[in-house]
Amino acid sequence: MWRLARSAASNLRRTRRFSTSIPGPCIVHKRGADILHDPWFNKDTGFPLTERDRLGLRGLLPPRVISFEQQYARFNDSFVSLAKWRILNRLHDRNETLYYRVLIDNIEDFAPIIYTPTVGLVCQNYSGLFRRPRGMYFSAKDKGEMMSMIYNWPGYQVDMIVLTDGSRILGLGDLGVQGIGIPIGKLDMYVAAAGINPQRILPVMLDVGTNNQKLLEDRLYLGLRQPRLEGEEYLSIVDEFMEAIHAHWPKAIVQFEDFQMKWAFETLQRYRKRFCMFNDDIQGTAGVALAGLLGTVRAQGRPLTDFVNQKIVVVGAGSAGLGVFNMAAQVVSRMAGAEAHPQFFLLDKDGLITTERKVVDPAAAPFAKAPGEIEGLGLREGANLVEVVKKVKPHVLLGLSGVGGIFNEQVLKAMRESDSPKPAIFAMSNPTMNAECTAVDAFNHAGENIVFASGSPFKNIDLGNGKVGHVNQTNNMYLFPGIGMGALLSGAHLISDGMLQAASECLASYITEEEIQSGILYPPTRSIRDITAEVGAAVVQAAILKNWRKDAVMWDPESSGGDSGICQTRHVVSSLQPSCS
Ligand SMILES: NC(=O)c1ccc[n+]([C@@H]2O[C@H](COP(=O)([O-])OP(=O)(O)OC[C@H]3O[C@@H](n4cnc5c(N)ncnc54)[C@H](O)[C@@H]3O)[C@@H](O)[C@H]2O)c1
Ligand SMILES: O=C(O)C[C@H](O)C(=O)O
Ligand SMILES: [Mg+2]
Repeated sequence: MWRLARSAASNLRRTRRFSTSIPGPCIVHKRGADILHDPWFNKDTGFPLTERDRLGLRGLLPPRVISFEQQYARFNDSFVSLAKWRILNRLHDRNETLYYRVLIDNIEDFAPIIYTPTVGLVCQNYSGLFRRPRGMYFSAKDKGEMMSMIYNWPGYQVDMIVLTDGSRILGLGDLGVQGIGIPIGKLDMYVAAAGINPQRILPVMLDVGTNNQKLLEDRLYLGLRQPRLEGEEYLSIVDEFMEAIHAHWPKAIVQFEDFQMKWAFETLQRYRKRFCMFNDDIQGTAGVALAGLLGTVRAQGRPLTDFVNQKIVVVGAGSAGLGVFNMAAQVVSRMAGAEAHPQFFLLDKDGLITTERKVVDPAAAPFAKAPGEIEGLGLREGANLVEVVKKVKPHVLLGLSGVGGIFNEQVLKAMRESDSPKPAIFAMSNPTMNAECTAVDAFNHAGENIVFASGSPFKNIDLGNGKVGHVNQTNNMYLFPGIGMGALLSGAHLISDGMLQAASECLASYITEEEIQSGILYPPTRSIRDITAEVGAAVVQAAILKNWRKDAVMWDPESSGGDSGICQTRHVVSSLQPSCS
């Protein structure tokens, strides 16, 4: 007893020395490396630049200052979460029924383990963590063999496939074959959220090499040791895979996931009119973000039609950022006509994109600002983020850049001058370390009246006086399971814009007025089965109502038992989820 009390007192003393919020004299006689080696005083990368100068630490630490919250998140990610992932993965290997029961019952706690953010860490360490294979691997060396390889899969029927080539895994870059963790995590969400039969899912890795030099030199790396295939060579591999899969399982739905931008757009265009497929990073993300953007208009107490006047700055002109602007632009032109000029500002690594730029990606070109549109604001080609925020005073600042901390103190403070009384900050990049800002920083610097959403989960913030800064998770997990399930149940041959739009609108209207007023834009993760059933029903409805009459090719009445009507489709969706209620 006495020993316990003594150790508790010693811990308390340590915590006090560590905490900056407890007053009292604390004279540190040490300097430089001695401080870094002293756990009582060391703050690691958390030392601000002024303290680094004062304590002789300059040059002894990497240059970036990482906040205490970020250090905490990193510890959780790398140690606690990975240990939990190992335990869950062993259960998955041993007893799948128990695994999914545990996952469904604890989705709020376990989604961050099997999905973002921990899945990112798993992918980074995949070759070392590898024990048993899961899913299928098709490599550049398998050209000409894929049709026969499919017969090696033990499952009789496959409904849902998530496919990656590992070229842009979350915000972590090219992880080659190690990216297989993402299709596995996404399909776990299909089972948990949409009730898809786990024996009918197939995670797939298309290994066409990697341009990640570190992996190519890693003796444990399990993928092809060659640079990525490019051009026609690359496309011929994806073509062969898509044809083989659909020859064998014609009704399987393919979700493209975490492809680098050029191939994300190219493959979407190439296949969306031939196969029942979608790109989650372009289309799923766009729908989720749009739901949040519409929620923001409601949170500002304005009618939805005011969406056309929202000034939106998107940072990151990749597959996700462009997907968001494309879908948002469609909504603006539906509301205000094709002549409407959305007030959208797009930045990439070279700053504000304008028509003055020498090379603009064709997908970004429609959102490049003409000089006449920005001169009045005092902006020019390549203007940096702080300048843009200060001058535009946006209603919404949305990050899909993959760059952690890019919404720094200056940028967030500039959001205090937003033209909206309730500005929105969406830090959508994953995993946690790549989020454009933390929730704490957003509420601290941009003010308590913001609405905040992040791609990876953060905890709600205690603002004092009983007030809570609500943290939303804005992640495509709220849509892709419903899109896939709706496409599957409707028997649709293709996934149309109408179906995706219906999914997004369904998510937007799921949140009540009261919730919106307290800064809630998205449902909690624990409601994921309920929202997925709703989204699935909306997708089925759109597939039947919009495509059945307009385009007979889009709809196969035989596969779904005829024109059964909306009431029945809702029944079908809920009956697919026996343990939903
Ligand atoms: N929350 C979600 O549901 C969700 C969905 C999709 C993607 N994401 C995240 O979004 C991020 C980007 O994904 P993507 O597919 O668009 O990637 P991408 O590689 O296609 O695009 C990244 C874009 O960010 C830009 N960029 C890079 N550095 C920048 C900087 N310093 N300043 C401004 N822009 C910069 C690049 O120029 C590029 O336009 C990833 O971290 C991914 O995890 C989140
Ligand atoms: O995987 C996620 O958590 C969301 C998204 O698809 C991403 O690529 O970041
Ligand atoms: Mg993704």
